[in-house]
Amino acid sequence: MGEIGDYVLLNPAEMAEADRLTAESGVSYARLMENAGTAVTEAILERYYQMPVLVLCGPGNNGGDGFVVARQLKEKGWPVHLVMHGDRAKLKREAAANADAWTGRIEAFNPDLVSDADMVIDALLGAGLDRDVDGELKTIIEAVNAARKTVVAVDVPSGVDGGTGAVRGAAIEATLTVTFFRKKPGHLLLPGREKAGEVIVADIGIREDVLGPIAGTLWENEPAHWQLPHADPAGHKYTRGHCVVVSGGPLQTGASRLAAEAALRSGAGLVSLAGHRDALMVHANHVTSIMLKEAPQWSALEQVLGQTKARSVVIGPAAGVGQATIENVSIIMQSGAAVVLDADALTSFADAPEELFRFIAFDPSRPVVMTPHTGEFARLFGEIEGSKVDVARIAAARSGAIVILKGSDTVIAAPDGRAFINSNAPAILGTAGSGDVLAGIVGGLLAQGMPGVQAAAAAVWIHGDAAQRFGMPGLISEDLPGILPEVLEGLV
Ligand SMILES: NC(=O)C1=CN([C@@H]2O[C@H](COP(=O)(O)OP(=O)(O)OC[C@H]3O[C@@H](n4cnc5c(N)ncnc54)[C@H](OP(=O)(O)O)[C@@H]3O)[C@@H](O)[C@H]2O)[C@@H](O)CC1
Ligand SMILES: Nc1ncnc2c1ncn2[C@@H]1O[C@H](COP(=O)(O)OP(=O)(O)O)[C@@H](O)[C@H]1O
Ligand SMILES: [K+]
Repeated sequence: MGEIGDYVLLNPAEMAEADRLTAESGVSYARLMENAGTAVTEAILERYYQMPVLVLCGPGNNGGDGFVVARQLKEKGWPVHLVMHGDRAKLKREAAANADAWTGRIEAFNPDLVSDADMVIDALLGAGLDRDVDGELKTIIEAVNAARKTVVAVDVPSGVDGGTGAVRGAAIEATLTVTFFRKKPGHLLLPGREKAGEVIVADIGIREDVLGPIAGTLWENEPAHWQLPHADPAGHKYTRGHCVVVSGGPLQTGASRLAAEAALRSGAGLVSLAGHRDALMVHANHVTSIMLKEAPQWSALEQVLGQTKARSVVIGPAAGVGQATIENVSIIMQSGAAVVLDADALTSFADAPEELFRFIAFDPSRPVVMTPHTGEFARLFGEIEGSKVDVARIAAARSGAIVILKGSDTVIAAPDGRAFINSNAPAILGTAGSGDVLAGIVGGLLAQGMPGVQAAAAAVWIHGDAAQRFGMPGLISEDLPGILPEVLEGLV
């Protein structure tokens, strides 16, 4: 397990600052560029035998890195063709110096050069991308993608915005991307993640201590960020905490049961399902260690929360959209328990999101975690401009809740601006009820007193790891709770 700083994600402005601070400390840009090119060359030599290669260089420092790679591969005896997009005479400083050091020809683009190569090095655009690609550049990118060669991208696949993961007009589809110092958000956010292929982070001599002044607040979600609660030998089920999950009606019990099972497997000392008697009769046919508490309406739920001393409550999975859920949420929010708001608990406030945000603000000392998928998110927050990270951060600040914005690139954002991008979830998680399991894991961790942001980030990672451990098609949500012990065992 690495240090937290290992997983910070730097946007282009922060990366430029890292370069600048390193240069101030005496490491020249020329040295950084040489190291960057060398890192790409080494990654290629470690993975591939010699083959005909086409290096595509752009008009900036990304192109400069490309000239370094071309020179080094040629020195190793590789057959290298090099195309430059842009005006050679306009190259600046280190990029110009490396173009001067290139002893081969600089050729004009022609699709045959792509067909004749077995590998393409994409050094067209990196952190300097500031507009959509079009014209000849777009033609080159499309020709490379159509040819389906091995493609090694320098820093980011050209056309992918390193800060947001957006594709600006067109983007290279890489087999391997070698980036420098730290990953960028665009390597993890869709669609950038899909374009990048395997991502390697290379040390190019940028000083670790630059991270202090940069003070990044976005990380890849990794176990280094959180500490799971451990079972205290002197503790008992009550000290481990009680999680109450609100049930749906008799024909909608499955979702809350999945959440309850996941909460118990995540280490909550006790878990209760609360709801109408009819619904509890259905649950009774399925559950054993999970308790059943009658709570036909908000006043009974209030009593259940008091009697159980609930430390966390999960509401939303198939809870029903409407007034009854709004009233239940209102009572839960006043109980002092940590809260997970999922699915119907979010949709119930589609017409009055400010009312929900007022409930959240009622007691800022207890964590509230929201787990919307993109549809639920839009119902509550409308259309927000920006990357998935921007959008989740804005929603967290607006609502006062920790927001888990789900998807294969789930973002966890806190009201204070801290955010994490999760990268371990396999596509098989897209199965009915898997979000209910996630909500239950968050509830189970909160019941044990884990701080809200940590519980949210940990739950998302644990959920992804459980699916990875299942590791084959055919995963159904019922499988997930049973895999949690193995996941948790791997984390202690
Ligand atoms: N800094 C360092 O110390 C180190 C940096 N390193 C490397 O430098 C890279 C960043 O270099 P960079 O800043 O020169 O930007 P880069 O991505 O090459 O773009 C160049 C120019 O392209 C243009 N342009 C933009 N968008 C466009 C579009 N859509 N279509 C067409 N043109 C477009 C725009 O110029 P314009 O046309 O606006 O004049 C822009 O300025 C970084 O990714 C890493 O690989 C490493 O060597 C390690 C040390
Ligand atoms: N393609 C995917 N790759 C990885 N994770 C996914 C993918 N699709 C969905 N998921 C995850 O599966 C869960 C689905 O949750 P949700 O949409 O609420 O489903 P449900 O309501 O059926 O429980 C979320 O945690 C989401 O991040
Ligand atoms: K590139």
